[in-house]
Amino acid sequence: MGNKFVMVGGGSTQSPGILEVLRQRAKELNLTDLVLYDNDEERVSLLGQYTKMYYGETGSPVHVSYTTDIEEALKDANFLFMQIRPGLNKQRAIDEKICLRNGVVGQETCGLGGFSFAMRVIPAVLEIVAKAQEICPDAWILNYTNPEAILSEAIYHEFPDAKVLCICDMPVSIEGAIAKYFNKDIHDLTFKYFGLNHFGWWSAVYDENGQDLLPQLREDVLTGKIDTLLISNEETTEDQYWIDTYKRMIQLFKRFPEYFPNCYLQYYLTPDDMVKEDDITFTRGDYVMQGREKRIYEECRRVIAQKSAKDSSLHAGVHGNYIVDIAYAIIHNTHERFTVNMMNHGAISNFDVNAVVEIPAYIGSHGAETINVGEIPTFQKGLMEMQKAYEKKTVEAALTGSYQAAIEAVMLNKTIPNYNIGKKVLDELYEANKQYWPELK
Ligand SMILES: NC(=O)c1ccc[n+]([C@@H]2O[C@H](COP(=O)([O-])OP(=O)(O)OC[C@H]3O[C@@H](n4cnc5c(N)ncnc54)[C@H](O)[C@@H]3O)[C@@H](O)[C@H]2O)c1
Ligand SMILES: O=P(O)(O)OC[C@H]1O[C@H](O[C@H]2[C@H](O)[C@@H](O)[C@@H](O)O[C@@H]2CO)[C@H](O)[C@@H](O)[C@@H]1O
Ligand SMILES: [Mn+2]
Repeated sequence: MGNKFVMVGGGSTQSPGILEVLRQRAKELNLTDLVLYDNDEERVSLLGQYTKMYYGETGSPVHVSYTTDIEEALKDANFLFMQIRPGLNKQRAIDEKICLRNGVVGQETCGLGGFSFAMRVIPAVLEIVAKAQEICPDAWILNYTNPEAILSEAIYHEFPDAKVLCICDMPVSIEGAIAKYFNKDIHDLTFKYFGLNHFGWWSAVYDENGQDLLPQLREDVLTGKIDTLLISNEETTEDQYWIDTYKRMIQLFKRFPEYFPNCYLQYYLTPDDMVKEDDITFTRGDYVMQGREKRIYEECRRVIAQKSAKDSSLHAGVHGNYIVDIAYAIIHNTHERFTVNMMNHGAISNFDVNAVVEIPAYIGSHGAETINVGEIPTFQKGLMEMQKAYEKKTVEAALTGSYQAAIEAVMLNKTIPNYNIGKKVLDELYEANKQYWPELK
């Protein structure tokens, strides 16, 4: 009996990379059934028809189907790859503009853009996880859905016994760039990382001889030898947002050279610069709608119209490989090392034991076992404590509908300067998201 994988959010524009990796590695995953499930009929039908043709014409033995019926999708499932975006990029761009209009960070997962996204996503994802516990409780749910930091708090606290792993491809993308800089194979390096999702640091990078490479990277940055890292994630090498992001990441490291920063810290440590450099008339959400979203669905329509995918190809990148690597580790009990969002439970010895943190873990058939981090320094601890309080308050607001919890979350977000601005942005976001957020009172 082979494995049934379900892409939850199968109509998503990030699906193609994952679909290509699943096609290439089907045998080692014992993958026999692939279902694309989505609540958007048009999107899942476009990606579903494309995938059936593409897999069929490349000789894949995997049985592909697509549906908007979650019960049908989840029946006998072994793995769920979950990547949904309630409100789509359209709502993402609305959030971005509301925040920027008020002079604060508007970003997909950071600042109040992330807060608004969380308020949309938490009810939707908890509903899917609850369904999965009913229909396929033994299936592993590998979750890419953002904002991971807040969503993982909600999932792990509402479903403490569910087989769920919340993951992000940013750490491994940056680690690929660091490996490239030192001309090393990423698998020969050991990365000591800790933080929250999109809010973390590397404290060391050991090579195969146990030598820490971080001092050399620090010296090369502080002496001005380098002002960026070359992006190893092929999907983004031409993307000006990522080119600028990698440059700012090195600038952050120069300013705070103790530990190497996750790029998303740019939104929390330099929010004024990020707002100044953003373009309210053409935000990241607009860019994605004009770019990836348009490109993917146009290609699906083209292939469906010509009734053949023979001249179409998909790219197996970091995003697709990371989640499949984790599924492989579970299936084959490899105990390989990944960075995952997990309950701290003492791994960071001077941080809340009941907080979800993003740290390295060994993954095998039983799931993830976190690797000890030990004590973290005051600077990172202080930043993380305020951010974690924001995350927990956001979950409380989503689960209880408490306006008070929502405004307290807003005030705990480092990108918000004062109550007047925080309340104004919260109320404008609430007005714009009435059909998605839980009712607040
Ligand atoms: N963790 C990571 O590092 C990482 C990396 C990339 C993307 N993501 C996240 O993955 C998600 C998908 O990203 P994308 O750019 O492919 O999104 P997208 O907007 O292209 O597609 C999202 C899909 O989700 C579907 N959807 C929305 N609500 C749903 C629901 N309740 N049930 C089922 N399907 C639903 C939509 O119809 C759409 O097809 C987002 O949350 C994004 O932030 C995370
Ligand atoms: O702005 P987007 O929608 O293009 O990407 C937002 C995501 O960016 C990070 O992930 C990857 C992304 O999945 C991949 O396709 C490529 O763009 O590189 C990014 C960095 O590796 C981030 O980790 C996600 O959380 C964001 O949703
Ligand atoms: Mn991420």
